[in-house]
Amino acid sequence: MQESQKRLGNKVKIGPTTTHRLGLIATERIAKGQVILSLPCENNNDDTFPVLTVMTAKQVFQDVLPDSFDSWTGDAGLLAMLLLHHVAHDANTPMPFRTAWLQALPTMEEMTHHPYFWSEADQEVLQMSSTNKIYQRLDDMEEDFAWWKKQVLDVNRQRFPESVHDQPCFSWTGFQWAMAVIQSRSFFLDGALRCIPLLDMCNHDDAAEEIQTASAGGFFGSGGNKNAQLIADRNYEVGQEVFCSYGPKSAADYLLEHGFCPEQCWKTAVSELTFELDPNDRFRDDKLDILEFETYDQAPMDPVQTFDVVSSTSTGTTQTDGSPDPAMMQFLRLCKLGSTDAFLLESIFRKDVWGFMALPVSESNELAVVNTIAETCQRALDEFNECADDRGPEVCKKLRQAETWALSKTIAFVQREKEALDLKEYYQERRLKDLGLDSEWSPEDDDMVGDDLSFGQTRAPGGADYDW
Ligand SMILES: C[S@@+](CC[C@H](N)C(=O)[O-])C[C@H]1O[C@@H](n2cnc3c(N)ncnc32)[C@H](O)[C@@H]1O
Repeated sequence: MQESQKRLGNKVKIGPTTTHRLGLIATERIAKGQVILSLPCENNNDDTFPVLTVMTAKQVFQDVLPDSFDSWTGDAGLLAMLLLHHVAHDANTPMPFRTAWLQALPTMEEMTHHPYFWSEADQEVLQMSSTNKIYQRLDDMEEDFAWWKKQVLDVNRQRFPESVHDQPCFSWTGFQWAMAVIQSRSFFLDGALRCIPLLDMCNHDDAAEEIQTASAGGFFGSGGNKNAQLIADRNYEVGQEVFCSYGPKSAADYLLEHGFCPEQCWKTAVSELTFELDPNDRFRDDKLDILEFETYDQAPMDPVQTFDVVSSTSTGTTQTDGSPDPAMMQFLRLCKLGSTDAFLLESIFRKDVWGFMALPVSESNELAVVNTIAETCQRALDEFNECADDRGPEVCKKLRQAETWALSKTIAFVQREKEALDLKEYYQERRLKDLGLDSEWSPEDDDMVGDDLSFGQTRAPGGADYDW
């Protein structure tokens, strides 16, 4: 690893830290704003620098994955399988950098702080302490692994060994390890998840800079390629640990992905609400059609959607009101659209209906929306209350408290909204305004009797054949 490090620049080396296991240590004075590391986002051509990307994973597994391959664990699952491929085969390949990097990764025993390796009892407490569900993640992993096992791994155990040097590899435990490794040390860069050796050794500090992308230059530079860069957020002296920030994530995401929660993430309480388009909705097909094809430039939307509800925990800020995500309101207005508002699902509105949902549709629709939000928040709160305070790891209690805050603020917000529903402007009113028909009508209004009207005819409100 040392030789490769020299080529990559000498500002840092990998070394033991007091933060967590290994980290990056300054080997020279680094000034604030300087580029500490600049590494390729993709594999270089001679294949010595093993950046783990989805593209590489698809190449490595192209003979065993169908074109239609889709999975619950998504990009992280593919990178995990690619990591296991390196574990299984790179020991036999003379690529010292890869071997050294693989050897520097945490072993299963060093990952016991990660929730995937908690006891079942502690996992159960975590499940009850957050709306971001660990069981969902474990189920997704189990389902994907079952598919890989049956379709790919068991078919060729020579290529996909269950263990290597007595360490689990292409087995369920090996996959769990690889998922935890990938999720805890990959960055979403240039539109994709990437695990970049060396950069993946950088520990988190709230004050530090997030890893950024920049046009490639220097050692790996070539036309159009991107590099991942670590920029110094402060001056570093020789021997000091340098840091990056893993970015703004909820406490639950930090715990489930990185196995720890930095201080910063407690300053904003985040909880998740999941809603589903009612399977028995009589307008379900129309609504599915809108979600799939008519959400403008957004990707097709699933009938099940999860949204964050967010509230600052520090007093004196303006963000403490728990106001819901506009995208959540838009989705829910569509889900609840019915009775006298159902005309908006007519085909003539098909191109516009998603846009209409960005604003209140009718008082009854808005009431259904705020009631649904309040009920969903309350259900989550009831589940938290079932968990005794002294059960499980301390971080679970902190999670329950933070999410309770976010959910309670949201309930308070929608309660206020509910009391002011009659003050909102709804679709019909907006439409009348657009058409200039919102003023009081009186027969004396000269301009209501146009030249093209015959004697005794007027354009009374409601009498026109407008395209509603
Ligand atoms: C990208 S790796 C960093 C290298 C890691 N220290 C190692 O030895 O492999 C990320 C993992 O390091 C740990 N970590 C990073 N920053 C931390 C911090 N500020 N406090 C506690 N653990 C941290 C977490 O376990 C996290 O999942």
